[in-house]
Amino acid sequence: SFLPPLHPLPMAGPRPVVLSGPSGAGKSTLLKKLMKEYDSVFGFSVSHTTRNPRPGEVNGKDYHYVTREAMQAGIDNGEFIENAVFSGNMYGTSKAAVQDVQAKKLICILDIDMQGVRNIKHTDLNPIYISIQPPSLDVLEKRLRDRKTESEESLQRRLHAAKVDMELSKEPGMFDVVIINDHLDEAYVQLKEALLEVILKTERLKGAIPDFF
Ligand SMILES: Nc1nc2c(ncn2[C@@H]2O[C@H](COP(=O)(O)OP(=O)(O)O)[C@@H](O)[C@H]2O)c(=O)[nH]1
Ligand SMILES: Nc1ncnc2c1ncn2[C@@H]1O[C@H](COP(=O)(O)OP(=O)(O)O)[C@@H](O)[C@H]1O
Repeated sequence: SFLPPLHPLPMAGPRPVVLSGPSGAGKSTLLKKLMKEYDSVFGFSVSHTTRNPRPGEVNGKDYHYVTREAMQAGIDNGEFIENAVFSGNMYGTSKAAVQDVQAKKLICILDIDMQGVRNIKHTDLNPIYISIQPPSLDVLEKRLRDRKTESEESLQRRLHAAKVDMELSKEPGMFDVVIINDHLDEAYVQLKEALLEVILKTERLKGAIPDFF
């Protein structure tokens, strides 16, 4: 005879989202718009970095700003899901960063570079992979210069990494969605379209079963 399971199957949590793409492609700009419109849906995975904070950046919100020694100790201690060196600085996603977001029942968004994408593919995180690309390298350079956050050396390193990123993002199977950020409003609509399913899923769950979240 049919017996129901003793425990209901756990509801599979919503898939996290990985945003990647060259420095200056517009990831932070798009992310901030998305988090503002859907603050009850998405939560940002706050990475650790050894780079200096830029004016306006907040420790614990944009990044956890740490020394190389502290970062290396955390890596050695197994506290990171992935870590990479980008433009001479260390960056990494801690297990706690992702758990903090998931504990709030929000969809976790990670802003990570191409090495991070490759490494996350070897974990069980199973995110949706989205690449934000600039219309061209020239436009990217102009945006990075206009942002006025980088030294000439840092800018050149980012442009070099951008060329590699732009090539790798074309590899079949690397990303689920590639968005060209030419006009910001159009890129934002495309990002929302790419995430429509997870947004609707979350909002439906919240509406149907208020106590679920
Ligand atoms: N692998 C990895 N990359 C990260 C992480 N956090 C940020 N990054 C990437 O590091 C690069 C540099 O980030 P940042 O210094 O904030 O410069 P920006 O992207 O130009 O604003 C970007 O490609 C980010 O996506 C992380 O935790 N892991
Ligand atoms: N579609 C766009 N058109 C023009 N400028 C943009 C556009 N998207 C972003 N920017 C600007 O380009 C710069 C880089 O964007 P940012 O979000 O910091 O990139 P990332 O986080 O990928 O490094 C910022 O100064 C931002 O205001």
